[in-house]
Amino acid sequence: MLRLLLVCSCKRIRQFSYTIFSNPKFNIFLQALEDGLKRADADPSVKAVMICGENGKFSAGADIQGFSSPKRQGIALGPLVSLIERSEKPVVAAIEGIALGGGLEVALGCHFRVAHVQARMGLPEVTIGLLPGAEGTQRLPRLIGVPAALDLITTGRHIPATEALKLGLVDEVVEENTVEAGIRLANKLIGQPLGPRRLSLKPIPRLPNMEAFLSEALVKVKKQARGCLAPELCFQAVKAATEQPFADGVRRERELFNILLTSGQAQALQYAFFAERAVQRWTTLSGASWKSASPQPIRRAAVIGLGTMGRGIVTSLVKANIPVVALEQDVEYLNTGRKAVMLLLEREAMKMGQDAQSLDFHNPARLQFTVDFDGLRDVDLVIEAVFENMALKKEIFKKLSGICKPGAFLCTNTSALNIDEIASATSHPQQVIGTHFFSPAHVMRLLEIIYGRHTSPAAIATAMQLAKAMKKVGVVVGNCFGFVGNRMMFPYVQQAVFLLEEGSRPENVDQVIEDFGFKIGPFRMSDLAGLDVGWRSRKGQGLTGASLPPGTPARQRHGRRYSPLPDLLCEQGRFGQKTGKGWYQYEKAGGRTARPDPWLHSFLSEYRDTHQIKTRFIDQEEILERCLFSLINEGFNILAEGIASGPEHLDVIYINGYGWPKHKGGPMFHASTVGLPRILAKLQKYSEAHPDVPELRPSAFLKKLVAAGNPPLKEWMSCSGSQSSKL
Ligand SMILES: CC(C)(COP(=O)(O)OP(=O)(O)OC[C@H]1O[C@@H](n2cnc3c(N)ncnc32)[C@H](O)[C@@H]1OP(=O)(O)O)[C@@H](O)C(=O)NCCC(=O)NCCSC(=O)C[C@@H](O)CCCCCCCCCCCCC(=O)O
Repeated sequence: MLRLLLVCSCKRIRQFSYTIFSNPKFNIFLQALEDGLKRADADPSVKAVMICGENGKFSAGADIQGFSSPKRQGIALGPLVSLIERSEKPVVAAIEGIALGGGLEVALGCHFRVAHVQARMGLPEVTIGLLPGAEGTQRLPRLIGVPAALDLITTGRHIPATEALKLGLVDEVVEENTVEAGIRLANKLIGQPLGPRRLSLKPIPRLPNMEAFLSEALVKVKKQARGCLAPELCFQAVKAATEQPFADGVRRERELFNILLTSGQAQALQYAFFAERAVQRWTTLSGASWKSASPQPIRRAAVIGLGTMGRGIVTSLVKANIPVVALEQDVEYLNTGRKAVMLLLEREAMKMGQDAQSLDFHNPARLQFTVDFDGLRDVDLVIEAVFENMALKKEIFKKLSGICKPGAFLCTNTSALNIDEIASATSHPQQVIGTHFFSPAHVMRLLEIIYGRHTSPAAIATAMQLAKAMKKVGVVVGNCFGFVGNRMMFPYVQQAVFLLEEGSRPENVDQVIEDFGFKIGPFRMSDLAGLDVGWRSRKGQGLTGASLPPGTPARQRHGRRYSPLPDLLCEQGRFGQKTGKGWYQYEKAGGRTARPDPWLHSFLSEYRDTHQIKTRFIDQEEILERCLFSLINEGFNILAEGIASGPEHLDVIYINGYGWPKHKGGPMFHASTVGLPRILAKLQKYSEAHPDVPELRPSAFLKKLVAAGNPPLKEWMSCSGSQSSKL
């Protein structure tokens, strides 16, 4: 909520409170602000005006919900910002907490800006598919120059007050009461000329090589955007500021804003914004929920296993200021792990600059390494991150059960294994919970939190709290093989491999998926992760290797289609990047640049000849639909079984853990935009063509939704009715 303070000559303050962005819905009551400004102008006893927030917050900008409302109206914030700027009396913005989006644009209309040292500012519109639409793209470059303005507007990043001061975005940063500091400043300014403080009148600070700078910046923006429209249109709006007078630039800003507003991408990104917040309000099938469960404090945590995942998890905990005990099975592994963790933390400290002191990771009270399970006696939470092997995990949990205090939470970092079976090895299964981190664990935002049959609500609430402390997004899901993320990934990867059998090449499939907006296609991903990981798992499941019964048909398992292609590559020692060869070839073992491999092309031809598969041309539409619709289909099964409590959960998981393009809102949101009847019809078609692939058979829940008239996504779960749970 913004307030207007009118500062009088006698230095007494008459205070009027006008709401322009009301909490909690951020509706804009522009009229009140306009009236207040006019009143201030007309009243000779008012010498200056100050705009500030309430409850320690300046403003989070316009109501995002309003942009997708059917009753959406043009929000006349820009003209109001101009009105502020034209005021004959000095207007000061006193910024506490946050000044984001339209909130910062209001501050840019003011003649002076004072900010509290802990305040954060930014123009995050790009992250919700828009651009700053209240003249911010025209004022900001005039104030802080084109390079800094482009950076803030095209990335949407929030900056601290100290950085804002360096950039010249604010005039003063204070540690004491910001409103009082603002009033002091306003009093000093009374009578001073305001012309130089009106940003719309200022010329754009010139660069010696503006044209070259802009072309390079555009290339960078496009590369990072990967198909998302908003960053490029933000760029175009700032470019207009460098080429046109202020009023024309504002017209261009409005045109571009409208293109974005109606682009579909803005709706997807705004959906993703609210979905991320919706998943914080978790529920379970048995009725436990965030409302009644209390998280327990984690004063000290332990991590077992310092492989790739364990190292990243330790780093995340240290960064979250949680003291950690890191445990390995022997001194040799411990020393290797310690070195790797220290390297990661040094790198993180470099990135953090001055704030790095708070990590204090050389202090044994903050980070301790041990091979002795006794060191885990007093920890509040343990995260086991050993090899993906049920017997080993159960052995560790049995040990933990005897050593840790009864209230300690026991988390397992598994990507697929049964949480209940792991919990059965302990005497307090209510404390056991799955925490599925994504690699690299100190970078990836997703934490899939899996509750088992006995997991207590307090354990779920604590894991969610831990995710927040580690600046991750926690998503609570039920227990099934692969949970949500990997379970949906399986049919997608399976289709990708079947497409190779039928005539595609890895680079064709990857290109289609990457053009859709994924960071990386399934084959490049598989080479990066290592083909041996899946091979080991398939051998464990008896799908390949020595335990396969003699006489098993090469391309069939349990009556379903199976492709031995990935197994055959592994048998040739082609494990992906680590061996320099996989679905692609690399410059060397450990190389990163994937090149199409003629060897693989002939290998695929020979394979098709051996199995009498007629090579056919497969178009982009079929590649995309078979990969994505099979993944989405599994999503509907997951929803029907109650493994996730809503489609938002699946979308948040896919955006934050699997590289799904955020501007396409996640797989289930995408399904809703494609239309469920179309998805159903396509699945039916592909399923008829491939009757031995159950993953292409349309989910009963998808059929039900289509029969119910293709309701909007937010109504899907009310149609799920009494679908039985497999939990
Ligand atoms: C603010 C935050 C940093 C706070 O983070 P924190 O972690 O503390 O809390 P939460 O994120 O959980 O948030 C709490 C709660 O609040 C909700 N919320 C927060 N911000 C908003 C918001 N801006 N709108 C709506 N709701 C908001 C959040 O959902 C939570 O709710 P819950 O129910 O879950 O508890 C963080 O929240 C944050 O980063 N917020 C977003 C900030 C942001 O993106 N701001 C920019 C908004 S867009 C904007 O300001 C646009 C401006 O440029 C003005 C544009 C003017 C347009 C004029 C154009 C003219 C042409 C129009 C033509 C129309 C034609 C037609 O009619 O069709």
